Amino acid sequence: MIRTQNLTRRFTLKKETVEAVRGIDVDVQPGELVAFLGPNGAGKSTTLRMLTTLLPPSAGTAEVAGFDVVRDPVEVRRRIGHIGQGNGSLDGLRMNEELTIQGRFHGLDRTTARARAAELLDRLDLSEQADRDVARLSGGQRRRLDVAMGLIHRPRLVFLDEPSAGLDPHSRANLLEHIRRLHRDDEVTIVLTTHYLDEADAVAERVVVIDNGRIIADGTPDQLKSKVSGDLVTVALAENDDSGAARDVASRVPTAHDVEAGDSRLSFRVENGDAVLPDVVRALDSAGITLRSAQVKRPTLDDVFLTLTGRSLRDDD
Ligand SMILES: Nc1ncnc2c1ncn2[C@@H]1O[C@H](COP(=O)(O)OP(=O)(O)OP(=O)(O)O)[C@@H](O)[C@H]1O
Repeated sequence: MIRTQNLTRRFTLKKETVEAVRGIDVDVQPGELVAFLGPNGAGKSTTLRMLTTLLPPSAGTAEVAGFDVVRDPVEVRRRIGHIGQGNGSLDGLRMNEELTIQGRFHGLDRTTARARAAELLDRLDLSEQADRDVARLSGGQRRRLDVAMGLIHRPRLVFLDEPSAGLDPHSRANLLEHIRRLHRDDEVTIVLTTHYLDEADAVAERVVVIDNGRIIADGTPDQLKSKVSGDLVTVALAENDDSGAARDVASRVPTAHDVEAGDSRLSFRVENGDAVLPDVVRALDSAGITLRSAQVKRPTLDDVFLTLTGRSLRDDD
């Protein structure tokens, strides 16, 4: 569905050149739901704007829905939906009118456009507000209308730039559920950008982590978490004197790293902590070490980002 090679974009402002996107190679297969995750300024929107033909690349190539974004932008646009960071609806129109106009814009006849508008309003739980002026919608409703606008021509590939930015938690959850359903029921390929870690984790099957214009990790949320940082195993010891012996036990666990012991506490990171924990508890027991408690904490995508960059994505919010 998408294939880029060395996709690059530079901006020159007052003789200063910003390398917004520095050679991105990414393949997206039909039916995937991919999140581009990264801090503000990482280059996510610039990448999306190139993939949606809104911005020409400075170097490299991108094929989207079977066509080259530079050579055949019209063919690309015909096949994709693009929901930008605020698509700006026309105030003074009702929702169904706005959607019907969008359908006509895409070449549907009036009857088909009206029917498609009604279908989308229903799909996005907006039917009750169909006659409401766009200016009177809540943030979440407006964002869902943006999504409906991007879907009017039944694209097989949809790009969403920061879909839930600025929404309250309830509206965010609701919008994400619609995106998930769209992907699951209609088998639409979806690429979205986000700087919300939990959003990428909750909605995406695949997360492409972008920092400083480059891809620094790519995989399912679980793959990223287990490969990059591992689960955090923490054991509280009854006796502080056992710290040294406990450290020795942990050091012998395959794939264990970042072992720390002291203050009656042992901690280490390891792949698949749940599977390892019983063996660790037994080994500590055999070494005569008494435990107070033991727990395994799955890493978050923020741990992944921190491990990769030394910075927290949360600082960004
Ligand atoms: N039109 C432009 N002119 C000059 N610099 C730009 C332009 N658009 C983006 N940039 C710069 O390119 C870099 C990447 O910006 P981009 O908007 O792609 O990041 P992002 O990851 O999408 O961040 P955000 O979440 O804030 O949108 C930033 O340093 C930004 O200032």
